[in-house]
Amino acid sequence: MAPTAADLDDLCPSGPATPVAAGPKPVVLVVAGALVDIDGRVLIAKRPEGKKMAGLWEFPGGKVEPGETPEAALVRELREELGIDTSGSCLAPLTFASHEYDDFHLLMPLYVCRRWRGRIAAKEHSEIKWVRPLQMGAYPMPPADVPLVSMLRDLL
Ligand SMILES: Nc1nc2c([nH]c(=O)n2[C@H]2C[C@H](O)[C@@H](COP(=O)(O)OP(=O)(O)OP(=O)(O)O)O2)c(=O)[nH]1
Repeated sequence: MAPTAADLDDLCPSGPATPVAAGPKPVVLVVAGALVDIDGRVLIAKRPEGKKMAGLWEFPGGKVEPGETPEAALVRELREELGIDTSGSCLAPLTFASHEYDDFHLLMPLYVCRRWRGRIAAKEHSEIKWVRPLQMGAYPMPPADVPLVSMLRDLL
């Protein structure tokens, strides 16, 4: 059944809750990759002790450096974090997160990657896991990632 106007008001309220201007917070561009295996499972990685949001599960990726394209940044991050090689042409844009944290506004495109070379190893995370999108709810993730998981379920 199509949502009613009242449903939409609940989902997407008008009013001051959603800032239009970024305000004093910097917008930080972070790229993330959903690696998908032949069984349709997605790789998630646990943030290590000592980092913000330690213990939460995330998609591999990281900040885009000045002068880098998002795709080049993700190819670099996948090499550094997982020890695999891929190329920009193997990265398909899927969706993005736009999320207000206390000290910055995160803008995070999420790419799907189904082809890479090399053996995956956790080089910077404390653990990695292959999980089906339907089971991802069992793994606590940063708040920015929560809507991405629903989109992965719908789109993969
Ligand atoms: N890679 C990745 N980062 C995420 C996800 N969700 C999410 O909120 N983030 C946040 C966590 C970090 O604040 C930022 C990623 O930057 P980073 O990988 O350089 O993180 P970091 O904590 O090591 O960086 P730093 O601020 O300590 O330099 O984006 C996600 O799914 N994957």
